[in-house]
Amino acid sequence: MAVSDTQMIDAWKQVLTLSQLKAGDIVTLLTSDGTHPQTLRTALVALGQLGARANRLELPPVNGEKSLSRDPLAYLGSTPLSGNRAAIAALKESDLVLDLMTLLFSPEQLDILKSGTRILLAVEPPEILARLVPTEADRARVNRAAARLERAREMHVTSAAGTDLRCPLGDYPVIQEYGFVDQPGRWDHWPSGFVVTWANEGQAHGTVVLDRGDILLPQKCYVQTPVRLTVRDGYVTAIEGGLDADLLRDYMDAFDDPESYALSHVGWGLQKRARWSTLALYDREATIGMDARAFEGNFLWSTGPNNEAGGDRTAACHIDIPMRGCTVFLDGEAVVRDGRVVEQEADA
Ligand SMILES: O=c1ccc(O)c[nH]1
Repeated sequence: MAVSDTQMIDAWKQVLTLSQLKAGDIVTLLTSDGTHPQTLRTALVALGQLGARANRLELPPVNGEKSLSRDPLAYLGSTPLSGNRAAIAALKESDLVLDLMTLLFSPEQLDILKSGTRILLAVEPPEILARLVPTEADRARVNRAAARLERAREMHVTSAAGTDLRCPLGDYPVIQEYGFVDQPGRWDHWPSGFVVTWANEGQAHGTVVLDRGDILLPQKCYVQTPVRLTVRDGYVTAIEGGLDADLLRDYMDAFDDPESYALSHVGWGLQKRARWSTLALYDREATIGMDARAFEGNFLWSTGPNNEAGGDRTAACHIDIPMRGCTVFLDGEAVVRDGRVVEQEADA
């Protein structure tokens, strides 16, 4: 059910305060056709009450005629900012950008962040935003996991269904997603609660077997029958199985881009308040599936772009694949065992 404007204004004030918003800060709200009116309306009230100076930049949607889905994460790389000097200048001059339309994985976003601007993505429906309002404890937990991942030189993932994937690490940074932007130049996504990094280019290898209940995004489906993906030299070279495999292959083949099959980010979920089962309760187009990406103990891996991590691959096709019941080893030490996070000392 819906949340009240009062609840959403309080949620925005918590996120903006955690994001170190100060009175007088210049904040630009990036909006487009898909922006949720209650999210926008309550953000403006919260910003006003916190003494910020709020601008609104409305941009037309793009890629609708190319994408096979209306999900804003289904077709990446080019955004309404591409080549839009005036819009980019406004965002670079802002202290904080509230992205209510989805810039994720866009080259322009990285350029804007380099100017010190903070960008917070928030496109889930208000009731999900309100349920998963970030906390300082979320940040601390993600931060501890990130420190562990930064030290790792290999991620090895296994599962009872047959997954056995090795990802040499170290060439790419670790990205922490805890739901607010408390540092200059930081991007984050509200809601979230997970860590990701990228395998060293061309080095990931092994097999991933999706089992019943594992999730495909943007398909927003729970896999019903096993899907076996072979990974060689950092690319998915085979997708075998039944109908789920055929549907995934058909979707990816439509982009006609070999870079679609590259491995993208790998990591795991840490958000106790996100649920694996939520996706079953939403219409496909009503959510982008952040509960699925963030639920505690998932192994979240993906295919396609690496420009978020400083790479030059802006593949339009991006598949996020949160899996249950995996064990994630970092240099031989389990950080997730059979789908449950191995508590680090301060997590208890
Ligand atoms: O927040 C996000 C959302 C999608 C994604 O692929 C990564 N992080």
